[in-house]
Amino acid sequence: MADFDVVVLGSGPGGQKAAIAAAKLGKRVAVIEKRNMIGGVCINTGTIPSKTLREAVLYLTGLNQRELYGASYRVKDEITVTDLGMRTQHVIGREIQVIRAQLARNHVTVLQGTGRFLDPYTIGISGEDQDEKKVTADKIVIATGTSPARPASVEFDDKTVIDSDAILRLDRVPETLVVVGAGVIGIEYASMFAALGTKVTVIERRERMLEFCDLEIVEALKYHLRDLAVTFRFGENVAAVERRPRGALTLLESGKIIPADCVMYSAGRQGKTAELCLEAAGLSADDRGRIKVDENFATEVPHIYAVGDVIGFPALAATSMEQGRLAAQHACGEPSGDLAELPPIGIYTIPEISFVGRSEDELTRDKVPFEVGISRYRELARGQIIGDSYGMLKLLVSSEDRRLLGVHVFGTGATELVHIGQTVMGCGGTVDYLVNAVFNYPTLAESYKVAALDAMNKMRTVARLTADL
Ligand SMILES: Cc1cc2nc3c(=O)[nH]c(=O)nc-3n(C[C@H](O)[C@H](O)[C@H](O)COP(=O)(O)OP(=O)(O)OC[C@H]3O[C@@H](n4cnc5c(N)ncnc54)[C@H](O)[C@@H]3O)c2cc1C
Ligand SMILES: NC(=O)c1ccc[n+]([C@@H]2O[C@H](COP(=O)([O-])OP(=O)(O)OC[C@H]3O[C@@H](n4cnc5c(N)ncnc54)[C@H](O)[C@@H]3O)[C@@H](O)[C@H]2O)c1
Repeated sequence: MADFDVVVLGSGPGGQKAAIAAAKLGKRVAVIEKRNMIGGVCINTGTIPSKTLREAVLYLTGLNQRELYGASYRVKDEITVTDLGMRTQHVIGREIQVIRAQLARNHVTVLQGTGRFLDPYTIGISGEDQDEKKVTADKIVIATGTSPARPASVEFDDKTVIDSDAILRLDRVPETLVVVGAGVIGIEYASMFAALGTKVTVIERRERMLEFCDLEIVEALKYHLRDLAVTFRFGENVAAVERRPRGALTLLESGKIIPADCVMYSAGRQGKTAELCLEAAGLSADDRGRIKVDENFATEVPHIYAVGDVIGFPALAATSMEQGRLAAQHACGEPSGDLAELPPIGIYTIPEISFVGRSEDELTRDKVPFEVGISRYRELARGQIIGDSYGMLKLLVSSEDRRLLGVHVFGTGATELVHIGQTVMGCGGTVDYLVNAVFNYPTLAESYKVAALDAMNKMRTVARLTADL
């Protein structure tokens, strides 16, 4: 008999939920995780520290209150990394306790160390001061995540030239910062440091950023970030980064030279598969370290599953958890269902962005007729109360059957608000539901009703003119 029914490699969101789902089905489960990494990238270096840092920045800078109390309003004048780090460390500590307690009460064994395949059913576990231990399992779930991709030509020193892990360990808030790569990580950190008063330059080789987002909303974000002194260099490639005693020079292929206290690379991530000895299990990874899976998250070796960032897109904590749960259900012979069709996207920039469903560009490309309904926070009583004059919610409504096709939100509470739209869409709801619903007043949720009325009025105008002879 194997030592465990299910062994999970990695304790990030994917691994945790896989382990707990299997334990709930009465299986003997173990999670293998490195020392000091319980909770994975999500808790230790990714989602949770960055989102907590964002809250600390918003609170200490008083940025969200300036509309009401004036441009000079601040909670603290000289914000230090200690001020920022305190909140982050507190939340990380608490979250780790929560995860440990959840695993313990579900009788999941945590094995400390780095795992690698010795054969398709055996994992070797080695730690800093221990000989390699062996455990066997009937089913194995790989949830080893990713780490920041570091171009070989760039010398990282974790102080002047850094990645998104090291940005959490800076010893001071830089006055100037170059961010290489305008993906979600790059733009989130760019907006946080800009809010702190750092002069940020973002370098992106594509012609635009966040291509999967609604263009109008990305334009609004860019406007806001420029207002916070962010400079964008689109269509530019980094040729070299040179470290100097008092900072770094970023040399672009176009010949520009950008001086800064610090350069942060956020130009993609690499699957953590190099140390797994996948070949011993009959598996392989692609050049970005990603493992191929089927619709049940099973790899080419049927008793081995892979979930989370290590399988690539969409590489979100939210989806990783769900993949973990579904993989474990399938591995344990329990009906597992499919991953939900309407995953939301939340981007925690300042201001934040969130959406569900399709964008105007996608609908136009696919020749799907739609009407747009918009609500602006400045016309909502709650918007005035909180001092958010720029926020907006946009509904995309099918002109044919009046169903919601997409919801795009920009501004305070966007990542929460989007779930109202997601629920209406998931239940096949039409704009009429929102037109007729009564919302609490004064709320930001009321923006759904205002936007729905706007879309309905526009559709009515089309209908009226169409009826005219
Ligand atoms: C800066 C940043 C911000 C982010 N913000 C968000 C956000 O706001 N919302 C969101 O949904 N997502 C966000 N993400 C993405 C999110 O963090 C990931 O999608 C999520 O953490 C992936 O979960 P995972 O289960 O794949 O594993 P990870 O969280 O990547 O954890 C994998 C774990 O496996 C362990 N491991 C690796 N190899 C081995 C081995 N050989 N043996 C044992 N253990 C091993 C690692 O130590 C690690 O702890 C962010 C990511 C970053 C970097
Ligand atoms: N709020 C969230 O949900 C959230 C937050 C952060 C991260 N994440 C996840 O983390 C993953 C990784 O994010 P990321 O931002 O590191 O990667 P990414 O791959 O999304 O973005 C990298 C960007 O860097 C650019 N780039 C690459 N090399 C470059 C170069 N040499 N010069 C200039 N630009 C260059 C690319 O064109 C791309 O736009 C994402 O897939 C995302 O899902 C999610």
